[in-house]
Amino acid sequence: MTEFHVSLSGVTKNYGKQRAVNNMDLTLRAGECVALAGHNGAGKSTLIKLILGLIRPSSGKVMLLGHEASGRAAVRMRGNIGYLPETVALHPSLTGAETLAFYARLKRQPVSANAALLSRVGIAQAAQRRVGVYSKGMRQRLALAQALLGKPKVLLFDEPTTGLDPASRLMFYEIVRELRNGGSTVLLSTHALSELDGHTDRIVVMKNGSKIADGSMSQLRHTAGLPIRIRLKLGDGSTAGLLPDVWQRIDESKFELACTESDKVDAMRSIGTLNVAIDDIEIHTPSLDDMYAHFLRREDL
Ligand SMILES: Nc1ncnc2c1ncn2[C@@H]1O[C@H](COP(=O)(O)OP(=O)(O)OP(=O)(O)O)[C@@H](O)[C@H]1O
Repeated sequence: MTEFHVSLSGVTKNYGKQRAVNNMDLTLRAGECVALAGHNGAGKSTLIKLILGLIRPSSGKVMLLGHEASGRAAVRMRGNIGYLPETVALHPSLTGAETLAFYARLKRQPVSANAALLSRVGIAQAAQRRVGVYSKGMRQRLALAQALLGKPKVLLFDEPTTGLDPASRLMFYEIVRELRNGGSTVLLSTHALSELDGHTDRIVVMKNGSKIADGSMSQLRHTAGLPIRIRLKLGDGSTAGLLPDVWQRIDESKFELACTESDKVDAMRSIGTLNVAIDDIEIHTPSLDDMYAHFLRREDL
């Protein structure tokens, strides 16, 4: 049986006349990492707050670990939830260690595990320094540590990599992989689509509160149907006249063939039969940003 840690059915959330989430269906399984993508104001943070039970849906149902998210029973589940908000307010006069101890007590977790957690997020050496002197990235790492307290089953990260340098982002996705392998569910909202590749199982794209795409990277690639472009650079002496018409000229020596994912292997094989000298071959597959732009454009139409 599939175990859903989170499920939303027909969920709508209105703030007065503003519809922030519109008739949303979504399920998140144990051990799954799902990215939530969308423009500013698409409804990502509202969706996360609905799952946390911080706000109630105007209609529809949000279930968290088997209980209605905004109901009384879910309150007892809170120890199983890790949340990293979009903006983190940490007290500047507390040290990193004191801050984490404060959150551990709030979450009724033993503080004995805190040193290992601070070291896991790479700020053990700064643990006795005041948070007021931390860099933005260090504060973000500390906030991540509080979200990881108590090995939560469900982790909700609102734009977790904002302010992190490339090495810190890698550390973050390494932690996400460990969490998934341990059976936790991770939902993370982001604008930085290009960094998601290979780190998430599914990507959900939101626009104006509605879900407009939901699938694995390869499913989205298939649905989007964006072409793969193969580029050849011909060697000296080879003339374009020897290339079939399907090859479009880019410049003097470069030519491009557009094909679908399923035609890719045949297209590559056909290159071996061409009667030209080839200096270089490049394959451009659509990036996540390309697909994201495609889904948003498609909705506009
Ligand atoms: N407390 C609130 N009261 C009124 N409107 C709100 C409230 N919170 C969010 N909204 C509105 O709901 C819509 C969705 O906002 P939300 O913060 O969920 O978007 P988001 O996708 O997280 O955006 P961003 O990427 O900028 O963080 C926006 O139009 C926003 O103005």
